[in-house]
Order: sequence, then structure tokens, then C-alpha cells
Amino acid sequence: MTITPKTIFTDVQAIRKTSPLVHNITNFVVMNNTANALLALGASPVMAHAEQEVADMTGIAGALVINIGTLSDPWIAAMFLAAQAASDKQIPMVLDPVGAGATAYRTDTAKKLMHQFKPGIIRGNGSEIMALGSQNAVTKGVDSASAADLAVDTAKGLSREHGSVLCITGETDYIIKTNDVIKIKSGHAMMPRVTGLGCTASALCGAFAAVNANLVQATAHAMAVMGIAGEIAGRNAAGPGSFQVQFLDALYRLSESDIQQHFKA
Ligand SMILES: Nc1ncnc2c1ncn2[C@@H]1O[C@H](COP(=O)(O)OP(=O)(O)OP(=O)(O)O)[C@@H](O)[C@H]1O
Ligand SMILES: Cc1ncsc1CCO
Ligand SMILES: [Mg+2]
Repeated sequence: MTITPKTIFTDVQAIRKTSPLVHNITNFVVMNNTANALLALGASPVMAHAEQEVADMTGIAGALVINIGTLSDPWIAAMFLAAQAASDKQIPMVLDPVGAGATAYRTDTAKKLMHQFKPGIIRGNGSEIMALGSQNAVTKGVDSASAADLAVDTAKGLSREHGSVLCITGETDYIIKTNDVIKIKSGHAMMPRVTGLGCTASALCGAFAAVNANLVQATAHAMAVMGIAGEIAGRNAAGPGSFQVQFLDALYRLSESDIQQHFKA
């Protein structure tokens, strides 16, 4: 699979043109950041988690993003209902197993969603992805305790077992389908100092999956755009506060020449 500035920008233009609805069941911490990132990119976000409406909402969406960041039993029930609707209607689903490996509740919930629904895309940091495999990885709350490269073999196994595209983020991002690995090296060291940029990465996977049925390419494009917007934001940011604002502006303004300048595979 070849990822080029041209393939990346083609999907960005498709998102800007069609503004796909992305249904997010996500956490309290990042709802606002991820909705703003999707809007800045050109997609149309909705956050909805009531059991009474999630199946209907997923049914009209271009993609479903399930993020277990602040889970509780009623939310988990809603996640299963939405995932079933996505599965029935062949709507692409992204799973973000936030904090898997930190508590059994998170690890078990993420594993059940993965085993039952085989999400098109699963994105997490190194220790979250390791926790989805057989390793007893430990996650430091929601922050990774392991480098992304340590999770590559686990991700290959999970992809072979479930058919999902696995995405491990960190300084280098790895996009994995069975035994094939794409690396994306664009990014900025300030990114892990802003809460929820991993959640934003997963939400952007939803937007790209809504316009590109090739989920390997969609995931790689989403990670490239994250990294490129991060590099542009990092140029002028004084710290994590202004970085967040600059990141949204960079997503909104992203041009083909920005991509050519900053894309590092
Ligand atoms: N050291 C780094 N240098 C460059 N980019 C990074 C670095 N660490 C993370 N990133 C980028 O930050 C984004 C979020 O990835 P990260 O692995 O931090 O997610 P996460 O741990 O799930 O975050 P969160 O839980 O806060 O949502 C990705 O786009 C990734 O490429
Ligand atoms: C900090 C935090 N805690 C639960 S979810 C979340 C957002 C980053 O994953
Ligand atoms: Mg995360």
C-alpha cells in the first residue's frame, strides 16, 4: 500500500466536500476537542451515547468511533448497541481501547468489543494494544508505559485473528494489516502533552474511513494528517495551551504543499 501526499490530500478533499457524519461514543475529557478537530478537518461530528438513540444515530453515520475513556455500565450497553448497528449496516467502526491494561474493567470491555464486532480499525498507544493481546501489559492510567514498536507483533496477531487494521501511535505510528506494516514518522514532541490527541487520532480515523473503504489507507492518511498538523502547530506553539489552538487551525488550513513538506513515512 503506497501512501503519498497525493493520496492523503485526495481523502482530505473528499472529507471537506462530503462532510461525513462521524458518530462518536467517547469520553467526557475529549468530547469538545475531538468534535472541534473533526469540524476543523471538514467532517461533521456528533456525540451521542443514550441507549435509546445510538443505533439510530449510527445508522445515519458514515462511521462509528467507540472510545472507552470514561466508561460505565450504561455507556458500555450503548457501545454494544451502536456496534451492532454498525455491523448490521456495514458502517466502518473504530475502537479506541483507552486505558486497556490499567484496569480489568477496561481491558475486558475492549476485548469483548473487539472479539464480538471485529472493528475495521483499532487504534491505541503501545501498552493499550499490548493489553488487547495475551500479554499482561500495564498501562499508566491512559498513558502508554511501552514504546509503540514493542506492540507490533501483538498488533499483527490481533489483525490476523480479527481482520482489523491495527494502529499503534507514539513517536512513530504503525499501521498494521496482518503482516504488513506502514510507519508514519510525522509528529511533534508536544503531542503527548495535550490530553486526548490519541482520541482525536481515532476520531480522524472515523472521518477517513467514511470516505475511503480501504481502511489501511484511511488509517495511514489519518495518522499522516495528525502528524503533519502537529508539526505545523509545534512550530509556533509556546506550550501545550497554544499548541491545541494551532493544531485546530493547522487541520483547517491543511494544504497539499503542507503535506508535501511535512509527510514523513
Ligand atoms: N513523542 C512523540 N513525537 C511525535 N508525535 C507523537 C509522540 N507521541 C505521540 N505522538 C502523536 O500524538 C498522537 C496521539 O498519540 P498517543 O500515542 O499519545 O495517543 P494516546 O496515548 O492514546 O493519547 P490520549 O490517551 O491522550 O488520547 C498521535 O498522532 C501520535 O503520532
Ligand atoms: C485523561 C483521560 N482519562 C480518561 S479518558 C482521558 C483522555 C485521554 O485519553
Ligand atoms: Mg488514548
